[in-house]
Amino acid sequence: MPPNRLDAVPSAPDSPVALQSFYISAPGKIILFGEHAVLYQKTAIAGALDLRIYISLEEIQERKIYLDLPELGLVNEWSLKKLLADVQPHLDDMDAPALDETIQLARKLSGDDNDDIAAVDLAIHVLWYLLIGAASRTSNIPGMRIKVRCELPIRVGLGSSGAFCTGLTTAILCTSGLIPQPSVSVSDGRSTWSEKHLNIIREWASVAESIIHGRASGLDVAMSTYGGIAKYKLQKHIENLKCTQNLSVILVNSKIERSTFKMVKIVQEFCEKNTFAAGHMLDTIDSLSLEAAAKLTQGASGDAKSISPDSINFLDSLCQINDACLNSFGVGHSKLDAIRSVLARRGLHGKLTGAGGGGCVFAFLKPDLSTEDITLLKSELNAIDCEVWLPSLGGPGVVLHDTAPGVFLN
Ligand SMILES: Nc1ncnc2c1ncn2[C@@H]1O[C@H](COP(=O)(O)OP(=O)(O)OP(=O)(O)O)[C@@H](O)[C@H]1O
Ligand SMILES: C[C@@](O)(CCO)CC(=O)[O-]
Repeated sequence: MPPNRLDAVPSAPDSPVALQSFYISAPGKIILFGEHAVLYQKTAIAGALDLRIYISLEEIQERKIYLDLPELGLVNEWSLKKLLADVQPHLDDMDAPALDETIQLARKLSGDDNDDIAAVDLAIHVLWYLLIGAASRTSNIPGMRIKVRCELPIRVGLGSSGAFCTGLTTAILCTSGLIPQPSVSVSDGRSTWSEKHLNIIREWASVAESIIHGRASGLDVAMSTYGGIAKYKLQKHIENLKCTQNLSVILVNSKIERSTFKMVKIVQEFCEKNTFAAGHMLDTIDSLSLEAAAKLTQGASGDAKSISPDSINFLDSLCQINDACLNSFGVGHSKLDAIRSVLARRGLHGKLTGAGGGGCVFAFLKPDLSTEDITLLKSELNAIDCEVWLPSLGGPGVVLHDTAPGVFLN
């Protein structure tokens, strides 16, 4: 056993090493301001969601890797010998493995040489990218059975790919002993890692996520790793915002699925065709994010206070401007327009969140809305076939659970 392995669970009496099982989860996110613009060096503001992806990893005696992704309808297995024969430990740093060098081998070893890459293949490539990265640093890769469960809807802008990559990266780094036991207690029998190890998780998971997105800003993975509500800019360290105001949002899923990869291309084409106007729009979005961050953190620190009607009106108008820019980029959808109309009848400005083209809309809830108003609003949105949440924002990032989370119990 290498140093730093997680607490082992008792193994079979004749087993040569103690095998461990563990559960990891990572949150999805809502981007409040700055999606797409963040890929062009502009500021974004996002919050971790209380909807998470859960990974169960059980080490096994058999020299095999089993992967069960029920949400994608995949059950698959590979021989571990194949990995260990092709990849020997030769690196002693913890830099994220370079994608160009790893991805071809990941496709070969996972048995997927097909040019037509489906969602499920991308998830498998992520696993193999991580396995090759770990095997390049240690031969201590056990046989394992991995199962992923998801509270987050997939492909609707809530960061399922970021949470998947963050959770899986953490599980593979833990099982190969490349990161130690988490040392920071969170709450409810959960713990997380020191900043040094979270930074390693984030770097590996960000590269892994670009396998899915093509080009990823790393925002989703940063939220899944560190949690909280944060201000983010490419190539700058993520800044956790100490919010002085309690934020309540309504989150509406149009149930129109789309690929972030395609939406990023649409915006890129818009920016290439309309260089001058796009430049100003991106700068505008940057200012909106900075103004929102200033509003969220203004005033005395301490326990967050109920947000004032003036602050909510201000954030609401920032949402309206950001949403108009996103629609001009070409990532709107008629179902999102229908959601906005329902929200507008209660005086709320809905803004799409995530890559757009479908997916989710959110709005800041005004303090004067009664419980009855919110119930009515929910039923009007349900009537146009939408899912509605009143999520809590800013919870923990990636954590280890000390007991099996509920999603694995049924
Ligand atoms: N539960 C899961 N099991 C396996 N793979 C998953 C799971 N959730 C997400 N993924 C991977 O992430 C991909 C979805 O990524 P995509 O970026 O299109 O959507 P999203 O992350 O939900 O939205 P956004 O990036 O806009 O927030 C899936 O195709 C799959 O490869
Ligand atoms: C559209 C985008 O800005 C957000 C996707 O959740 C892409 C990215 O940041 O990688």
